[in-house]
Amino acid sequence: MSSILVTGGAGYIGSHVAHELVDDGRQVVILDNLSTGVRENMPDEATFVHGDVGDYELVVRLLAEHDVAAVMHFAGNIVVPESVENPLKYYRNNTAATRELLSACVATGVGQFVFSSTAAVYGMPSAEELPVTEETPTAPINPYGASKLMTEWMLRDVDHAHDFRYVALRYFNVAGADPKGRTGQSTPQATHLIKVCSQTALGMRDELSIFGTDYETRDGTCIRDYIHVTDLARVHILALEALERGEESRVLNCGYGHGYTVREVIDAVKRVSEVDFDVVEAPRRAGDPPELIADSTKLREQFGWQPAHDDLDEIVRTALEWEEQT
Ligand SMILES: NC(=O)c1ccc[n+]([C@@H]2O[C@H](COP(=O)([O-])OP(=O)(O)OC[C@H]3O[C@@H](n4cnc5c(N)ncnc54)[C@H](O)[C@@H]3O)[C@@H](O)[C@H]2O)c1
Ligand SMILES: O=c1ccn([C@@H]2O[C@H](COP(=O)(O)OP(=O)(O)O[C@H]3O[C@H](CO)[C@@H](O)[C@H](O)[C@H]3O)[C@@H](O)[C@H]2O)c(=O)[nH]1
Repeated sequence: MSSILVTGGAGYIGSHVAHELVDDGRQVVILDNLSTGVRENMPDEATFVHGDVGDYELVVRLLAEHDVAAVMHFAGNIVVPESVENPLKYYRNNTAATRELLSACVATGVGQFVFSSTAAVYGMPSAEELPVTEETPTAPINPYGASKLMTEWMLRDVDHAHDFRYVALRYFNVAGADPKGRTGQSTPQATHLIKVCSQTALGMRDELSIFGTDYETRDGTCIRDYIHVTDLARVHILALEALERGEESRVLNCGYGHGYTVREVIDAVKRVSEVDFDVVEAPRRAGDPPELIADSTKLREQFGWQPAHDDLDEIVRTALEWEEQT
């Protein structure tokens, strides 16, 4: 039986997809350098290889030894402010390392690839551009977004030149945890709002800062399209199946198409946790667009995707449950 290579499978989203693939009866090989990933979050059934996606020789060997038919590429660095301070880390680990991985795929004839892209490729869309479609101009405003957009360009060009097809998934704000409690967001210094709120509700942080209360939104705070990680994991299975059917390459937004303000998220975490934690109003965080909402029509129409967890309280509940058990 051929296998699926999941890079970054010890990380937050990759581990959810790895569990989903195993549930689906797939043979899974995980390549992860454990820089932010957690060993325990991977499914026991997967083969784990401790290594780097930028290690061309290792990846070539791995693709051949495990008869890899498709790659799902999650590995990378994801902290936007860090990318501003240390851009070359992001161009190396996101862009250059992916170049090596793609090179290994071309050398071994692995022609199916699912890539974790991001809404950060859109930068600061104007109010008229919302919700953003895949045709909204890409204009990243930080090295993180640029490093991912450059990878999308590599994928496009490799598709043109070789027997290679891909699905690039532009995730919006991923949140929540596996409802079965097998994995969740484990990065200790995570900056994501729902993770930070959950930790504050559970007394692991003293207070929560709202970054900016003077945006032109319904309550002055930023609006984001939060997608439950389990719904996102399902998209990856659908993408893989499309590639297996021989369908063409594509880029797809992954979000629900509606959003919540920071204050609405805080209210949900207080409601679900029944803890009235301290909140302070802080200045705007550099580089935050006021509103980011996905137009996910293509995803729904092309893959028949139907979210099963489109509910803020459920997202928050699973995030809290994960935080409590770790
Ligand atoms: N979390 C989000 O909201 C979000 C939003 C948009 C896009 N994404 C993208 O999704 C992907 C996964 O993000 P995540 O939230 O699961 O992050 P994460 O940090 O939890 O997972 C990344 C994983 O990749 C591994 N890794 C990093 N560099 C590696 C390398 N060179 N070789 C091998 N392994 C390496 C890490 O150890 C970790 O296990 C990333 O590519 C990210 O850009 C995430
Ligand atoms: O302690 C906090 C943390 C966040 N926020 C705000 O909450 C919103 C969401 O922030 P965050 O959870 O950090 O997500 P984003 O900055 O929107 O970025 C996420 O979503 C992007 C896609 O939209 C991904 O590319 C990034 O990797 C991922 O971090 C923003 O308005 C933040 O200013 C706060 O007010 N206080």
